Amino acid sequence: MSERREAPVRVALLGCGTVGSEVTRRLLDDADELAARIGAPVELAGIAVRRPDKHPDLPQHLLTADAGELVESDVDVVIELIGGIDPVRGWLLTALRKGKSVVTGNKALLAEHGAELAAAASESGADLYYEAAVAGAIPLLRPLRESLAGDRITRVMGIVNGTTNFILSAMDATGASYAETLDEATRLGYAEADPSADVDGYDAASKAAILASLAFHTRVTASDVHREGIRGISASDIVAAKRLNRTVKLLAICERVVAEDGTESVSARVHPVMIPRSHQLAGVGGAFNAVYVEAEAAGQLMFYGQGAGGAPTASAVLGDFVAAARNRVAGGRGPRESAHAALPVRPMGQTPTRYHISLDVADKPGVLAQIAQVFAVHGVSIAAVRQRDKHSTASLVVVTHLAPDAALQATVSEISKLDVVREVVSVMRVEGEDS
Ligand SMILES: NC(=O)c1ccc[n+]([C@@H]2O[C@H](COP(=O)([O-])OP(=O)(O)OC[C@H]3O[C@@H](n4cnc5c(N)ncnc54)[C@H](O)[C@@H]3O)[C@@H](O)[C@H]2O)c1
Ligand SMILES: N[C@@H](CCO)C(=O)O
Ligand code: NA
Repeated sequence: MSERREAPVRVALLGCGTVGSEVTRRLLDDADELAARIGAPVELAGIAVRRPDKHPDLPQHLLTADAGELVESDVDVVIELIGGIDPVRGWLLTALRKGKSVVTGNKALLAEHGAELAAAASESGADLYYEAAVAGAIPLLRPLRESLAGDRITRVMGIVNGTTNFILSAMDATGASYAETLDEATRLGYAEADPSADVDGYDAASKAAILASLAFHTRVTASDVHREGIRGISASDIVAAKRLNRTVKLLAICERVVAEDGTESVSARVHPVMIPRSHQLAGVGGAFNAVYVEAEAAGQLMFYGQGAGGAPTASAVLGDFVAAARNRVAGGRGPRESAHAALPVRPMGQTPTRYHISLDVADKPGVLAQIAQVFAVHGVSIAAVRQRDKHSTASLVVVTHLAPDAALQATVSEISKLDVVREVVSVMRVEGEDS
């Protein structure tokens, strides 16, 4: 009796940079082990690179400068590790429409065109997997899409950008300024020459859009996400946080918000936050990522690990590849994502937040009453006030209860114009209860 031989799963790789080169190495070196897990041989059919002559270390017969042609060739799975929206979007749509499964780490593309790509995958019966796009190696999207598919997720909150976490952790540890710390992060290779995607929060906002879409079964795009980066974080913000036994993190926060009349909406935002030093996310240092998920039945879950880097990110890509290849061998496709809830996205101004406000004020009678009056006028309830005397001024710290973000912004703006306020030292949103 002859042994049954499966047809090989043919894979095309687009891009061979930091992540792509690790994926190539694993596809070539671990082909037998991957084949055993998949149940069919794996054949790397081609690698699209910008300049084939710049890759003397790779098997030359596999290289091509024409990614479009490789996508159209006889392959089952396309792994895309080039990044950016165009021309990648067109190639991946072509692949999916022709029934080829796609594995990608491209958060920018998914956050803008996820719906279009998912629809193309659905129509042709192909898989679209992108575990590497959010929190690198950390298994997070598959748990949201599959393990928690029977639960109701209420909140996803986390550190999803390693570069900014490295900078904020270093500012907290050394007391140095943002500019000095960014220079150090660039010198050590953590921050890119143009750090905008990371420090201005674009990378985290794309990831927040992907997380909110999966968690709440609703299409959320990067432009729906309120975004503030870390350029404005000063050494005095860090000092103000330390005085409250807190630290500053750039968080992506995605919430299901239920209004008083029971209507539901989704809030997705990325901004710096003061969190208690006892919070699980406060202990996440350096370039690590961590995401905290709350679901009605499961309760609190925490996902932690390496959010970037060639080998860790390749782990997520290879995991997706094995899943897509197994589906090919079994003759089906994996679970698809759903956007059935179609919840509206709540504007930031209407999102309930809490603020920490640190002021230097004149030290004379009636000042506190004058400031408290501004909070009252805007319907913002104060949770705690702490005063410390300096020479002719007093340092005043106010922490609020939850209020619509727009009311808090208006309060801060009005307070900063009061004659008795000498300086607004630090204003930041807070999350988490003090223990
Ligand atoms: N590096 C990480 O840690 C990390 C983590 C998570 C996700 N990602 C995502 O993975 C993707 C790849 O990231 P990377 O860090 O490997 O980037 P990279 O810049 O190191 O590699 C991209 C490669 O694509 C090549 N390329 C550009 N245009 C091309 C074209 N037309 N045809 C063929 N090749 C082309 C570039 O020359 C480069 O070698 C991005 O979407 C990124 O957001 C990266
Ligand atoms: N620039 C990203 C890489 C991973 O997406 C970061 O700093 O986390
Ligand atoms: Na991941």
